[in-house]
Amino acid sequence: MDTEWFSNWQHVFKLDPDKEISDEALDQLCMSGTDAIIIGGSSGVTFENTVDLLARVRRYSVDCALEVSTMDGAVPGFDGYFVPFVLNTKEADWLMLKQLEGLQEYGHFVPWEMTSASGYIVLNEDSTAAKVSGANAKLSAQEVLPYVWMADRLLRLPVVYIEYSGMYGDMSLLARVASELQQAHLFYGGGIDHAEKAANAAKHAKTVVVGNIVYNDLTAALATVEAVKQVKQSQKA
Ligand SMILES: CC(C)=CCC/C(C)=C/CC/C(C)=C/CC/C(C)=C/CC/C(C)=C/CC/C(C)=C/CC/C(C)=C/COP(=O)(O)OP(=O)(O)O
Ligand SMILES: O=P(O)(O)OC[C@@H](O)CO
Ligand SMILES: [Mg+2]
Repeated sequence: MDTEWFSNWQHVFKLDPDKEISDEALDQLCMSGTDAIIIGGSSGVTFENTVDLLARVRRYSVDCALEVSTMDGAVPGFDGYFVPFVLNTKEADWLMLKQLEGLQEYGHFVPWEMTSASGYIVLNEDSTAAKVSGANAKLSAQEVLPYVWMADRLLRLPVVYIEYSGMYGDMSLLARVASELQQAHLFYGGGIDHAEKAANAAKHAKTVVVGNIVYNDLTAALATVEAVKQVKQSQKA
């Protein structure tokens, strides 16, 4: 049963503290009807740029969560926290050790009831996330499934995140992953730069994450909100 603090999120914008965004653009994103803003990035994330972006998003009532990806970027005051675990890496650092170091430092301050592990399966080998974490992103659908079973059924992680950061993913693979999940909440992110791509991802993922397009084409980014909402509405009917 999916009853986590983020369970009803259908669409989110992911904003990178290392990238500039104007007040006008931020206003449109926060007022767009999206369910949440996730603040996160895989490089250049610091305490200062994270606090700064949080303070700006806090002018609005939209939920704001932090995806913790650096020790420096662990900032209090968010509505919730995601801690990523890269499942398809052989590097123990990104699988578990960085997170352990984080807990050694901040464990006593973590608001556990609104902090969740996300099991990342990184599938774009050219993405910063893949390079940083040494992910083995060249996986066929058949090769992805054991990671999904491990995350969902053995480890019972609350989130499985199919991550194609920077590239639109294989929707048939996403559909297969969705059909295999028994309890985890499925996030999809990567390469959504058009409403139609968002709608197709929303057919399978519980939550669709829209990232980089926010910085390149704000109008296209904003159009993804309604596209996702329409698919979710039609799935209810
Ligand atoms: C003090 C307080 C209240 C703390 C609460 C916060 C909290 C829960 C702290 C716990 C401590 C802790 C566990 C810290 C974790 C520290 C850590 C370093 C974890 C490792 C995370 C990880 C596996 C990172 C690898 C890269 C990755 C998967 C990042 C996820 C985000 C992502 C994919 C962003 C997209 O990247 P982007 O930069 O946009 O990429 P492009 O350039 O391609 O666009
Ligand atoms: O930036 P994009 O490609 O939209 O990806 C979104 C998100 O999944 C990144 O972690
Ligand atoms: Mg990005």
